Amino acid sequence: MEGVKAKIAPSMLSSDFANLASEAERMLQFGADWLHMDIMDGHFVPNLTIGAPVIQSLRKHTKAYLDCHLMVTNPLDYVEPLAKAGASGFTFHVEVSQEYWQELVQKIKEKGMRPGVALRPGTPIEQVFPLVEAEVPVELVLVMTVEPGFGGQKFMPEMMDKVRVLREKYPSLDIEVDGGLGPTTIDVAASAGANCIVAGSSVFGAPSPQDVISILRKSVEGAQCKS
Ligand SMILES: O=C(CO)[C@H](O)[C@H](O)COP(=O)(O)O
Ligand SMILES: [Fe+2]
Repeated sequence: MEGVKAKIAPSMLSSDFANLASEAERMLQFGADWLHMDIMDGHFVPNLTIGAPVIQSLRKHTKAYLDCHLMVTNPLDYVEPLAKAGASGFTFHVEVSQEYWQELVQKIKEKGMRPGVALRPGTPIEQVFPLVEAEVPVELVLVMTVEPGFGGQKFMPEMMDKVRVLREKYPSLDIEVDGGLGPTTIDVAASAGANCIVAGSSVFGAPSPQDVISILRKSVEGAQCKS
């Protein structure tokens, strides 16, 4: 069965932030489909990274799809600034948006971005079903495979049950996995049904990042051929 297109998204959290534009260009040359941008507020997670001003600066240097992962307590406040900055995807966490996700998804779409929802390892998968089935739905579900906050952590294979459930229920949904993905962990994620693969330390830390990107893509495409 042909699945949804594989998208390999290097996490720029592992790049040299002082040379973000050239790091982004390097990843695109190496075959990246998306650039994954981790926005952390030091509150939802114990780390502080980048915000709209950095996305705006990077946008001046690239036309690439900027896949923004918002690890923030108040995602509504970020819609307008990120849209103006040139973000492409806007993925917020379900844990903070239970009361207002309909309004949030609507605003993200009105501003021309693609809405996605992410969940922490401890959050049950059932919590995202209403967002995928809504009249104005999210178009991507990001299954965290580490506790959000930092790159370079160990992949949690037990999260693959969530991916399997999602793929079974929603054959054409973009399902993204994030945290600890690389050549040694990709096969389990790909065969569970993930098609959007975020990888930070395994790509940036490799002697040949293009080989890692290619291994990730081949694994996703191979798993889709088998299913
Ligand atoms: O959202 C994230 C952390 O919260 C990052 O996207 C993720 O950790 C990627 O880094 P690595 O591939 O090194 O695990
Ligand atoms: Fe991320």
